[in-house]
Amino acid sequence: CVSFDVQKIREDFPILKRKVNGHSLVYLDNAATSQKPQAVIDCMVDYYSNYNANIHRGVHTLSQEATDAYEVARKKIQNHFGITHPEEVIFTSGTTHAINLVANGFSSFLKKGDEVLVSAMEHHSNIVPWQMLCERTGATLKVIPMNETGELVMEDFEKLLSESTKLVFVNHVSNALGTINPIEEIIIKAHKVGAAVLIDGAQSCAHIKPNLNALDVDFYVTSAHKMCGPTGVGMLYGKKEWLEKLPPYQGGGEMIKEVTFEKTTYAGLPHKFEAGTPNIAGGIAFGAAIDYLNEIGFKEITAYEDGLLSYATLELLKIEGLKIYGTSKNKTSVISFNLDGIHPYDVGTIVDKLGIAVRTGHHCAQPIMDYYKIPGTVRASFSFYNTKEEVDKLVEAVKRAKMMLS
Ligand SMILES: Cc1ncc(COP(=O)(O)O)c(CN[C@@H]2CONC2=O)c1O
Repeated sequence: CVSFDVQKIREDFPILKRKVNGHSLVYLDNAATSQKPQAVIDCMVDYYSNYNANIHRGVHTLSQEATDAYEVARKKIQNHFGITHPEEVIFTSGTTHAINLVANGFSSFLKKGDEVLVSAMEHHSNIVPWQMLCERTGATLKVIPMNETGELVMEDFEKLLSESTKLVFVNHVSNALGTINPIEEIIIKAHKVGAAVLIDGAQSCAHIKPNLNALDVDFYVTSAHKMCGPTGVGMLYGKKEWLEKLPPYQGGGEMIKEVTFEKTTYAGLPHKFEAGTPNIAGGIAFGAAIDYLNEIGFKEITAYEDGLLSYATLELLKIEGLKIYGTSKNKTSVISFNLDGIHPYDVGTIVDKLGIAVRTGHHCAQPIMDYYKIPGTVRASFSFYNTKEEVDKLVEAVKRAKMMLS
């Protein structure tokens, strides 16, 4: 896109000037965490330099300024995701925390005979908490299968749905394959049998701007660090009627109305789920990251990343013996691949010598690796600040790894 000047955008990311092993850094591990623009870094420095204070209960000026900034960030998150009420935005430490909060909350709702559906392509953070829930309640975990392309088998999803289905949880985008799942269809069909739906948006939110109200989803979770924000902060969106039903996840300060040794009453939303001193700087900087991405524009980001994905796919497939896992037409800029007969770890180690950062392994999605019967993959994940020249460097490095390791 003409309006998309990637060289100008790269100037916003100080880390991209780094050298690694004597080469310019080529950062292609964005699915693990994204890099941070100066505006986000400055936002955190500004907070700690000029108005650091604890929030919500202070009467002094600094505390008021910090509280206002934190609640402005909550409103930015609300507006960005098309959420109706600010109290439906719960600050968490990230996606994993958010999912555990909801899974814990359902402990009092599920019983033996109830069923929960998980997709075959989930991150461990969206599998293990639900297994723990089933162990606690006697509910049964069922798996929506995937196919060779790395897409969910929707016919099987429909067959798995029944009156016993109480919960469905699926990622919006697979962090290992890049597949964008048909969450609109999943939500509609799950609601038809009365099941609630949690969508794991950790991998999608850097590339897609979902409207959660329009989606009619019950819960949507994400982390700031994968969308140019800091680590240690994320969000749980929950429909108000659900959040009012769920019991608190952690007890402590902030989440109470009144404490006596006889009985404690809890605060209303969102504070019922926000016990203790939060990551104040991180929450404010999450808002700054949202501003930054919206200034560039998600249409521009998606179009540019789709271009990089197509180019990288084409160029990598020219390498004989290279197989890509996750070949859906509907995917974001993540490419998982292997070289025939070569362990992904060895490929990752060699390309790192050339300054190229990719992730190797199971990407916390071991069931996907089991499906393909592989130990793991090399995963290159692109962001809007990567370039075609960087793709070329990756391709050359993979060719060199193949030569050295074959
Ligand atoms: C789809 C998905 N769900 C949940 C998580 C967990 O998020 P937090 O770690 O922020 O709680 C991740 C993290 N993605 C991992 C992080 O490292 N590499 C990845 O692909 C993810 O990609």
